[in-house]
Amino acid sequence: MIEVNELTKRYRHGVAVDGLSFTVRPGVVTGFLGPNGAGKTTTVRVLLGLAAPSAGEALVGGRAYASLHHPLREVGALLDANAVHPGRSAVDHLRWLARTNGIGPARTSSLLERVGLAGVARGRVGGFSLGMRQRLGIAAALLGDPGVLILDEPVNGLDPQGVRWIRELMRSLAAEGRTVLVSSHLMSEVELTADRLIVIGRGRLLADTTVGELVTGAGSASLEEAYLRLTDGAAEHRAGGGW
Ligand SMILES: Nc1ncnc2c1ncn2[C@@H]1O[C@H](COP(=O)(O)OP(=O)(O)OP(=O)(O)O)[C@@H](O)[C@H]1O
Repeated sequence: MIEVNELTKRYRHGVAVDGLSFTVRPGVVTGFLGPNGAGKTTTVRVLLGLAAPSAGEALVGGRAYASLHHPLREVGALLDANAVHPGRSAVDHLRWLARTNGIGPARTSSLLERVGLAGVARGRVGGFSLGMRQRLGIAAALLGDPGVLILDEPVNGLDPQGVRWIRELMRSLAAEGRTVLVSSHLMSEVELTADRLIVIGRGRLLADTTVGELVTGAGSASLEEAYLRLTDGAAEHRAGGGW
């Protein structure tokens, strides 16, 4: 479970997250949506202990990240698929992560198999496509067999086969009873993958609902239309008029 309680994060030039509260429950895929600059990354960074809250809290399994004894076993995250040393092989990267987090090496092989990288396990990550790096990032997120997964734009750079693969993976991870929070700007993909949605704008909660309720409640034909209505006014850059 993820709990964000009255979270505020201020930067020098303004408020990125503004009194935000929501809960993400296990067993379903929850989409985390909002226009550019809404505060999604900031919220995730606080959840992962990469930024400190100005007020409020963001908890994983009831605890702040900094107080987790074995963070990788509690929460796995895919943030930036390029944040891997390019000279390392996929298997070395995972083994290094496992070693530094007290996880046995045996799990790396089964994970490389699960994400479809077994055949290139010894290849240097520098030669990987973005899609292959995304898969490696997902393997790293799963390394500690965590109950909570946070995936930021996981379908970025994936081809249609990869997109379908990640969709099914997320659903199976949720079906295993995990908490799965996934951010995306691709409404058509979110509509296919997520059960619930947290939508934020300008650092505040705009909706905490199911995909079905958001679409039908807004009388819209699609999630994209419902989302655009909901976030109208909260977007950072809006098209200027005059045409
Ligand atoms: N380290 C930082 N220092 C100063 N301001 C920041 C910092 N990180 C984020 N911000 C600001 O906080 C606001 C929220 O940014 P954030 O990256 O959390 O939004 P986002 O919803 O993830 O956007 P996107 O969809 O574009 O990734 C933005 O106005 C951004 O400029």
